[in-house]
Amino acid sequence: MSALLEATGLTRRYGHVTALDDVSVHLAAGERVAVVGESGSGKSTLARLLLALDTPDAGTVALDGRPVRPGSARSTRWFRRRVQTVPQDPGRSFNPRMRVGDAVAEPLACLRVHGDHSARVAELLVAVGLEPDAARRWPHEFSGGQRQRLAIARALAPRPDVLVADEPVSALDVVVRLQVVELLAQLSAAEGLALLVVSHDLGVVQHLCDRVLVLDAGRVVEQGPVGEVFGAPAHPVTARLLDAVPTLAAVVS
Ligand SMILES: Nc1ncnc2c1ncn2[C@@H]1O[C@H](COP(=O)(O)OP(=O)(O)OP(=O)(O)O)[C@@H](O)[C@H]1O
Repeated sequence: MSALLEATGLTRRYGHVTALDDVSVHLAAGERVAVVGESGSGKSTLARLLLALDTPDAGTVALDGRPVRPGSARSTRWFRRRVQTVPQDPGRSFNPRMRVGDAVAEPLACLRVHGDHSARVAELLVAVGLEPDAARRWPHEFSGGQRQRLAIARALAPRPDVLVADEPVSALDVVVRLQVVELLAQLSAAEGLALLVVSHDLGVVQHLCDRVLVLDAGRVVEQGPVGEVFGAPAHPVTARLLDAVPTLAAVVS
């Protein structure tokens, strides 16, 4: 499969700490990849670099072979139209003084996407399981799970090819978490959207992703299809992560 989003040899240091050390990742159209690892292994650093929100000390991130560097809104517009993100905390990701419809339409205006923005917002609200008239309401009128649906609608507004999300469901309770994971899976399948998801919840990974990449101390120590890696972990870190989730079967069943 040819790569849509491809990172090659990413290294990121913070002072004497090497957060990421020569990491390469590729994501094909429609593919769903998880990044897992213990706390401090470099997952969020990798997500930020893949979103061109941070500059690597070495390595490149490219979309369809075109390299991207963090920079002005104008210089990265082409990239942001196609690579979007969903925030970790839906509670904080909306301006309380902006109606939901305007918030969902915000990327369309910022990224100068042409067309009828109100119609697109109504379509998106329905796609994420909300009523079209939600557009007139305020963020505080929605539950955490509904706000995460709104955040997904906002991310999908410019019709991206890739969603990179760092712990997109960790702020939600278990039942709502599974509903939002289901929504992401369904949208990814329907729109051919590629997903790269950082998650400490291996149940979420198993439910949502095709392939998993295990990070340890900034390096990829294991990767492969989720079933194979979780079924027969080859690296002690993977085994430790799995051991820490005794209720995995219960979470995903
Ligand atoms: N802005 C920063 N300044 C200094 N050190 C940082 C910074 N961001 C990350 N680090 C360090 O880089 C390493 C990787 O951090 P990162 O947040 O990517 O890990 P993570 O796997 O996402 O962790 P967690 O699961 O706890 O969120 C850690 O040692 C962290 O302390």
